[in-house]
Formats: sequence, C-alpha cells, structure tokens
Amino acid sequence: MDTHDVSAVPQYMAQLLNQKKTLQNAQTRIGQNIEKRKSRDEITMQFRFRLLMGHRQRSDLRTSFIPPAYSPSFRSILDLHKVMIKDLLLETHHRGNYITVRSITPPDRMTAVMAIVEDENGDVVMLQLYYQEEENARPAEDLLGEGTVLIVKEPYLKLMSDGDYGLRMDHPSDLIYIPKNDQRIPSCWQPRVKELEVSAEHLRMQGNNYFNAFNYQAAIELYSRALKSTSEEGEAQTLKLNRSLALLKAKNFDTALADLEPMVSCLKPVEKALYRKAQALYNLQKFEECYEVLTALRSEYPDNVEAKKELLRATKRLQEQESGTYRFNQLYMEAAKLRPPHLDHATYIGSVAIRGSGIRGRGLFTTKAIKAGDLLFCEKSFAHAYIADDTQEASDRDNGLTLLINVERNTATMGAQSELIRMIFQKIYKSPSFAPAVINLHHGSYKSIGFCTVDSTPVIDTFYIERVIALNCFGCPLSSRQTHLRSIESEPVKKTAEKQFHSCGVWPLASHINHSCHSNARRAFIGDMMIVRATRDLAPNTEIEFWYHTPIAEENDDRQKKFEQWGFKCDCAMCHDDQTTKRNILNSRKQQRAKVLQHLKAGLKANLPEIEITIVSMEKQYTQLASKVPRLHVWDLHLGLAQVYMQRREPAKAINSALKSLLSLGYVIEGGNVPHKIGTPMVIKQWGLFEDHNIGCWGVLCGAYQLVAPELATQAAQYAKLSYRICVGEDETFEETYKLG
Ligand SMILES: C[S@@+](CC[C@H](N)C(=O)[O-])C[C@H]1O[C@@H](n2cnc3c(N)ncnc32)[C@H](O)[C@@H]1O
Repeated sequence: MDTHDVSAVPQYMAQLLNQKKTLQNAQTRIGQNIEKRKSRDEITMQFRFRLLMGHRQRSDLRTSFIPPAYSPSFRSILDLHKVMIKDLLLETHHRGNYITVRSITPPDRMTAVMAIVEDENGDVVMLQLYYQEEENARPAEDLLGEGTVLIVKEPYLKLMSDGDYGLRMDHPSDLIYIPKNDQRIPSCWQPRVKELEVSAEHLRMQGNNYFNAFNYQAAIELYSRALKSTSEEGEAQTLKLNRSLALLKAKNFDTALADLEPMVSCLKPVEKALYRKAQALYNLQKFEECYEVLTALRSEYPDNVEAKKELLRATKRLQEQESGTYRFNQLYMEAAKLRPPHLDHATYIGSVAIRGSGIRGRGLFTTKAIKAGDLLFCEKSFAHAYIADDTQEASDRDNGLTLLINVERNTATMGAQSELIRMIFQKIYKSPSFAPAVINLHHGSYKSIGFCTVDSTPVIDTFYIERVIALNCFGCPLSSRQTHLRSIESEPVKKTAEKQFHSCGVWPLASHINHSCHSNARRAFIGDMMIVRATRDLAPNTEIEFWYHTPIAEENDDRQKKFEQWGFKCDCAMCHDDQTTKRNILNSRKQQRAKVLQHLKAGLKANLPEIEITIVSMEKQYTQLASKVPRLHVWDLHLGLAQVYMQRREPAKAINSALKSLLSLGYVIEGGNVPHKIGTPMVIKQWGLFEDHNIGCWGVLCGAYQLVAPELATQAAQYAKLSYRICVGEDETFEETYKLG
C-alpha cells in the first residue's frame, strides 16, 4: 500500500527478465553434480580479490532477488544426516541432511553476509547468509569471521548468475553456530593444545569485556559457558544478571525475562532483576505489567532514581494506550530528531474490533458511533524500515534504497521492503513472543507453518514473512504533514498522482482493514506511528475501509490491476459504476476532462464559461447521484475553477464551484449557498469521499464567505481544520501550516 511499485518500469522489467532467465537456466541443472569444480585456491583468491576491490559503486542501487520459495528446515538436527560439500548437487535442497563448515576468509557484507567456507575434507564453497542482523547490531566479522564453525541444516546449493555456485541461506534459522570448545566441532578443527579448564570467573570477565565492546552475542555465549561451570549460587546469580543485560541489549527480551524470573519471584526480589524485568516488559510493549513491576521496585527500593523515571515513562505509555491522547507536537519533535524515526509511544486501540468480513476474510469494524475526524486508533509499528527522502539526508552514502525483485510473482518494488523482511525476521527470532502479531496476518495462498520451535530454537519461514509483508506493508512518509506541505504548493488539478514512498512498515491492526475506493477512514503518519481517523460519521458495526491505492481519474482496468497482488477486484460503488458505464461515455468523459485541464492551465485567462459548459455536460452523463457514487473525474475540475474565480475576486462563483467540488465527492451540504440567509448554519448532512485537497476547498470557501457571507466563514475554517486533522492525523499544527493567527 503506497509503496513504490516499479514492476512496469522497462529498466527494472529487464532486470526481472534477466533474473528469470538465470533461474530457468538453473532449473536445467537441478540435481547435477558440479562440473569442473574450481580449486580451493582459485575460489578463495577470487573472493579475497573481490573483497579487496570493493564491489559496489557509490551510485549503485542495491538489488535483492527473492528466489522461488522453499521452506526452512523444520527437523531436529538429531534427525539429519551429515554430508560433505562434494555430495552436494546443484539447485537441490538437501532435505534430511546437514553440513558442518568453517569459514576460511574474512566475511563480506552486501545484501547477504558471505564468506568462503570449508568442510572437513578441505573442499570449499561460498556461503551466503541472508536476513542476518544488521552490521551495527552484529558485525559480519562476528557472524562469519575466519574460523567460525557452523552447521547448515538441509543445505541448498544454488547456481548463481555469474555461473558460480554457493550455499544460499534464506532462512537464518537453518543455521546453527557452534561455539568454541563445543564437542560438535570436528576433531580436525579442534585446537591442538586443549584449552585448560577456565574458571567461571575468568569466563565472566571475558564476557564483560565483550559486553563493553558491544559484542553482546559473544558476551551471552561466555556467560552461558560460565554458568555451566559453576555451582556457586551467588556467582550463578551474577552471571544471570549479566547475561540478562546482554540479552536485553541484543533484544532477546523473552530469554532475558526467563533469566530474571527466579530473582524476581522470590521473597526478597533482586533490585537489578526487577529493573531489568521492567525494561524487558517495556520493550515487549507490555506496559501494564511493566508498570506493576516498577511499582513493586519503587516500594521495595524507594531510593532507585532510575526506577522513578521509568515509572513515569511507563505511566505515559499506559495513558496513551488507554485514552488515545498524544502530544502530537512532541511526536513531530521526536520524528525530526530520531534516526530511524522510531518513536517511543504506545498503541491506542479505540472503538474498533477485528471481525469476519465475508469473502474478504477478516476486517476491522467500529464498536460504537464515530464522528468524522475522530481517532479510530493510533498504532506503533511492529517494524518500520526507514529511507530518507529528504534531499539532505538522502544524499548520505547508501541510504538503503533497494530494488526488491520477486521472480515468482513478477514484482519489483523500490524501497526498504528487503530490510523490513530482515527486521521482522530478527525481531521474531530474538523474541518469539512477538510472532503471533505478524504470523496471524493475511498471507494469501502461501502455505507454510510460518513459525514453530525445533530443538528449543525458533524456526521461521522467511518467505512467509516476505509474503505477509507484500500483502500487509504500508509505504509511509516521515510525516503526512510533510507530504501535505509539499502538496499544497501544487494545484489540485496538477496533483492527482498516487503517493509512493520508500520507507515502509507493518502495523498489524491496520493490516486488518480491507480496501475500498469509497473509503471511510484515512491513515496518516508521524515517524512510525500510524494515525487512523474516520473521514465520515460512522454507525456502530460499520466496516472500516481505506485505500490501498488512492483512486484517481483513470480507467477501471488500470485501477483494478493495482489490486492484482492482493487477489481481489474492488467492487465499491465507484468501481461498479465505471464497469457498468458505456465505453463511449467513459471515452467522452476522459476527453472532456483533458480539455478542461488544458483550459485551466491558462489560470486567470482561462475560458471559464467554456469550462463550466464542459463540466455540466460531463455531469449530465452520470446516471447515479454523486451522493451515492462520487465523481472522480470532476471534483478537482470544480475546485480548479473555484480557485480561478477566487483569484478573479468573484466570491459567489468561487463558493458555487467549491461546493460543487464537495458535492461531486458525495458530500451533502445544506445552508452553504449564497445568498445566505442570516442565522442559518451550514450543515454537512453527509460526508463525502475524503481528498487532501478538501482542506484547500474549505479554505477557498472560508475566504469567499468572508466577503459575502461572513457568518459562514468560521464554520468553513473549522471544516478546513477538521479535514486537516483527517489528512495529517492531528490539528495542533493547523495554524502553523497555514500561517494563521
Ligand atoms: C491487508 S489484508 C486485509 C485483511 C484481510 N482481509 C484479513 O483477513 O486479514 C489484504 C487482503 O484482504 C482482502 N481484501 C482487502 N480488500 C478487499 C476487497 N475490497 N475485496 C475483497 N477482498 C479484499 C484480500 O484478500 C487482500 O489480499
């Protein structure tokens, strides 16, 4: 939704076709042995040379290909049989097998983390690990540095586009890291001189050193080793406290909680353990439980100053969660400052509930009557991948813009989707209690368990995640206000293009909303918070619907094509009307619209009577009332006309055209016409289709009423403000945006 789809752009289509050819070529080699195997030296030299030269130019666009889906290994390692590199066949998933390898080169990081690995026979192959933690969280050196020993479950030997081959790992859960000193390390790779028994204290100190160097995984590993070699209660407690902190830093919140539990559920809970438990719960967005733990901590240890601060923070989150009250100016400040703009705020679920929606599956419904402009919900993203679209920020080297090509589904998207797959995978992998929020989202016909636990470790199907993202992710700006500020600089008639964003995220509650071009709700963003408001008055039990793609004045077939990836055709009143309108009428509508747009370009010199006549002729061809079927081909023409009348200081005509713009969007308004009868308020009897330019339309009305019916100007200004609130999510910044007051 609102992502940057480039599937039809020739340059990217060519890349997609090339990739398909590579795949077809690879298919012909399924099950074959590798012919003319390169020597160990040749493979490692080639890799080291590429590493040395650097391979991506500053201006290069990252490209990531999603291969045909295959499932992760759902089997226990105990049920798998060991094979060697020489046994591996091309384009084959070696089900029932595993391979143990050791890295023999430094790692390289492109879209995947790569290195040359060897097996016990000394045979080598390139290993490519996709969707691993980002460099800041876990350096490639730590993931695949020289000497790292790994088990690859059910390995997949892939033919690459350059004719070489490699072990491709799309599911990080298929990988088992073998720590130093582990008996699974093959004897030929065991150190010649056995490491002497190291004391728990020594291991803890080593762990602390890693912790201080921000290498949390290594620290966790050492604390775990130390725990195995001590039976002393006090030492074990210190180690668990240390490990819980490293786990928190590494975002393994579930495991951190498990470490802390014995220390907080005893008679005299340990202060640090209580504090860390609260931190884990906060990060898991369990604010109520977090609040309870902090309250207990405050009563047990009243001098703990940090706990006081944290309690205040948790209280604020609880208030947001319960009341939906946010200080939007504060949110903007955070979004401007934080990179990525991930805001520290809670989700508010208003009067909405997930229910069945017939053939559409599930949908989101109102549970009570809602007024236009009211907040339906405000949701913190589950995951949000940010790409700077601001010129200054975007000029920074490598802003992460990636072309994601899905060969199976013939799609190409430009943005941060590939990063989003990685983020969501890692989030669930590290804290499996997050899984249900995403795993239960719509995943179309993709068949997979998606998520389970094997050998006490989470197993996640990355292709399932990819599918969920493709169907549920939203493209988003840094803030909708920023987008609006850019759009008000252009005339509505010139600005009917769709919104397409590079940053994207998943908001699970919002993902339950089905599409309708005739929508009744609108989403807006500040950082990674999505704000959804009603665009009209809604009765209880009304299904909330918003746009997956903004409906514009275009051919119905073109519009329906945009929903293909979701597998539905929109059957709203507008789409239905388009389908049942005769082709000659549709053609004439298109031609007349083009004519008016051409005329409007002349601005003040435009032939306004001619425009009026053409629009009247267009209106006559509609068989349905605009209050039932909004007229996408005319609303902006009326608005363009209203703006010209206003420039020509003809307020009565401007009012007439502006009201017609709203009426053609389905609004039913009483008491707005001029001459106006004093004492009669303007009343919106029915709200129409919400367009961002409605704000400007109410602005034109406000200015014109000031001249001929001042009594209505304030009301028009209020409707402008309300429309602004729907459009950008809040109205605290209305006056500042329009430089009022
Ligand atoms: C983001 S999900 C929306 C929630 C989904 N209905 C569910 O059950 O979780 C998108 C999917 O909902 C269904 N859908 C959304 N809008 C629809 C519409 N107007 N008509 C039919 N199906 C629709 C399609 O299956 C689409 O792939």
